[in-house]
Amino acid sequence: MIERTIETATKQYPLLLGDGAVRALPCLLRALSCPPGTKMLIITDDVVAPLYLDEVRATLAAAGYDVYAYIIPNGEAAKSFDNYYACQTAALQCGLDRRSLIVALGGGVVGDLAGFVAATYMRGIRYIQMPTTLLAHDSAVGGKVAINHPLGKNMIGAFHQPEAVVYDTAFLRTLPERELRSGFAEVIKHALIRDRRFYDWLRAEIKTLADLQGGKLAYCIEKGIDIKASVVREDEKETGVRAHLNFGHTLGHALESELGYGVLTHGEAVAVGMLFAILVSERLYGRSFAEHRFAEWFAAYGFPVSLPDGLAPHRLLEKMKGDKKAYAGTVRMVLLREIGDVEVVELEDDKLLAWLCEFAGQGGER
Ligand SMILES: NC(=O)c1ccc[n+]([C@@H]2O[C@H](COP(=O)([O-])OP(=O)(O)OC[C@H]3O[C@@H](n4cnc5c(N)ncnc54)[C@H](O)[C@@H]3O)[C@@H](O)[C@H]2O)c1
Ligand SMILES: O=C(O)C(=O)C[C@@H](O)[C@H](O)[C@H](O)COP(=O)(O)O
Ligand SMILES: [Zn+2]
Repeated sequence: MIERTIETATKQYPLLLGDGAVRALPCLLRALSCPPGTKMLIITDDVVAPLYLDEVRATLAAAGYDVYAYIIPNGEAAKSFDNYYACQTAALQCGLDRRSLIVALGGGVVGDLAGFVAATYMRGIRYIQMPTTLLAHDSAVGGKVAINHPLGKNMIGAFHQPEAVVYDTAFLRTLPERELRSGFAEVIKHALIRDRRFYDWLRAEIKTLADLQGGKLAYCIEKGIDIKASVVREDEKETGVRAHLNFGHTLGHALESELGYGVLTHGEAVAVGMLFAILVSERLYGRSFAEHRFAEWFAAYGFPVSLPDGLAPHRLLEKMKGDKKAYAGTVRMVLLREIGDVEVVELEDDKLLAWLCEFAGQGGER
């Protein structure tokens, strides 16, 4: 079992990672001063529930906790106000009080939604992240919790750190290939923004998605978590370097909301967004990353490498102007100076529009 302490300005919490981590829950909860009888509401989705809810519920019940469950539909569209409200109703009906805990059992959708429920129920109660996707190596750490608005991704949310992250990697064995790919986009992101050696390792060792298993998968998760944790340690509430974790997300989030939540997975949208951010970096810095053949590399995993058909560049620009990093409607993107070195740059609308048109026209030549 791998153990980490996630440190932020407001909180420190343990992260347990490995096959069978769920079995450590009772011991961990006692260390967190949760006495038997504490009410726990597991929030999960309708794909994860039939696979893992019974095991988690039984583990908690055997340790003497008073366990309830609420199941949301799976998929990005479920990160909605309606489901947020339904979870709050469930918490009230189960009689959760300020000593109760919410357990987020699922991928980033469940983690973000359940975390936001916890952040706001009775003005904030404790919660635990139990990630079940590769992507959630990112979402379960760092305390960003949110729901989507039809006008923009993650627009309603909070910073609310969990009490613990319990990441049972045995749960990943049932993850569909598309979701493995989606999570791998955030692994690539972590390497590109902070770690040239890890990037070189990825290029050498993960040639296709089939390589993403066993020890190599475990290493990707561990490195991704360590990079994420180091950024969050420096800047919990995104007043500075935390924005680097948004590499690929300015266009990525615009694509997700413009296409309709769930059409692309989050990782697919971020992959396209990273390729666009690389194009902008090349144009702005007057340099080339051609030797890295990024589009070819991404395509080898099955990522989309160009804008989906039918999207108007000016509409994407409008969405990007509404991104949380933008100030007074000026787009701020995370750009790649070198592999492992990024910065946030303000960009003029007319240049961005021209680069979006160029990106739309080139159909994955990067
Ligand atoms: N808070 C953050 O810092 C942060 C970071 C990155 C991404 N996110 C958010 O995370 C979300 C994406 O998360 P995700 O990719 O995990 O999506 P997800 O939660 O929708 O899970 C993807 C799919 O896999 C299924 N699934 C989950 N675990 C499974 C398992 N073990 N076996 C089989 N199927 C399983 C789910 O039911 C779902 O259909 C997005 O909303 C994104 O904005 C948040
Ligand atoms: O933790 C962060 O900070 C990130 O930016 C991680 C991203 O991968 C994640 O998608 C996050 O939810 C984006 O945050 P947002 O503030 O741009 O909505
Ligand atoms: Zn992301």
